[in-house]
Amino acid sequence: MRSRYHHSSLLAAALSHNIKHTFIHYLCLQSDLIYTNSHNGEKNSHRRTENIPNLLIVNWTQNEVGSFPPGKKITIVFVIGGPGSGKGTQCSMIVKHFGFTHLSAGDLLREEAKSDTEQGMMVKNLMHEGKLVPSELIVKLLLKAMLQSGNDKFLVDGFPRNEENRQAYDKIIGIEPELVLFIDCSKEEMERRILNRNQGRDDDNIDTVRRRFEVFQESTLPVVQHYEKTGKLRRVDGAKSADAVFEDVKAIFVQLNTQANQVSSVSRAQSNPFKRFLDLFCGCFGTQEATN
Ligand SMILES: Nc1ncnc2c1ncn2[C@@H]1O[C@H](COP(=O)(O)OP(=O)(O)OP(=O)(O)O)[C@@H](O)[C@H]1O
Ligand SMILES: Nc1ccn([C@@H]2O[C@H](COP(=O)(O)O)[C@@H](O)[C@H]2O)c(=O)n1
Repeated sequence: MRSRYHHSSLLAAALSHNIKHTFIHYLCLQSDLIYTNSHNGEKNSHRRTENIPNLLIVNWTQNEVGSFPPGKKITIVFVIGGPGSGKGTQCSMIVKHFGFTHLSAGDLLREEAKSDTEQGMMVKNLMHEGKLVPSELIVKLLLKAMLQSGNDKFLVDGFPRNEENRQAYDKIIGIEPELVLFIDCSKEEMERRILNRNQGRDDDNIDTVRRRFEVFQESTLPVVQHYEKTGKLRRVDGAKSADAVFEDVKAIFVQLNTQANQVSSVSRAQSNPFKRFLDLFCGCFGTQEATN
């Protein structure tokens, strides 16, 4: 059993390491399992007791997961919505038409839950209870999957689920999403869909579904409001048929592609030295628009 002293010594060790490449996070625990993930890959976990504070230190080095090459343009779209709103269904359709890699936070965690480790067990228990898994773990799984895919366009399905997810993502990956697709659907319709899904998911039972709805209401809707304020949110009506929802989704992605093409043609033009010289030359004679 680790003590408070163990946590302080972990913190001290992390601080004496290269601070630039070390992430130290204090997380509120949502289960009674506490785990630490040390920079040398050692994983420890232990049950929470009165001796151990309600905090968790997760300590990773960037080397453990890797990072994107500097200057590489990465496109990220978050896809959020209540349980059963159709996120996975729409993501599969987006992938076929727009060449994104689909990363489902839930699927990555289901894989993690299969591993015969204490971390795997912790993830399995939290998912069974319909609770959220500590954010740093999910962000690390997402980053790993992104790097392994070799793609530069990602649909991140089921993320961010709460403010803590969002902040951990900002700290660790830090690439602003291009937009956030929100699939809006009534609770009654979502419940109907989940209970008819029949994919053998451990959390597709009425008790867990109710808990997942509560989490959505309490933790995910504030994230939706956040992105609404920043102008990134694109809301679609998820109650329609899957094909009809995709018509609305398609329009959003066509617009995203158009914007991306415009940006890349401007940056190509800006990196052309002859064009820059002409712009400067014309600018001197008050005909700045001449080369556009
Ligand atoms: N627009 C739709 N109309 C009717 N059924 C749908 C629609 N979209 C998805 N479904 C069905 O509803 C169920 C849930 O869909 P899906 O798995 O895509 O939801 P999700 O939002 O990814 O769920 P979760 O968050 O629980 O993983 C599936 O059985 C799917 O086939
Ligand atoms: N950001 C996330 C995403 C998911 N979870 C856990 O996984 C469960 C299933 O997620 P789906 O997206 O497949 O519905 C969810 O109920 C959570 O337990 C998470 O913790 N954080």
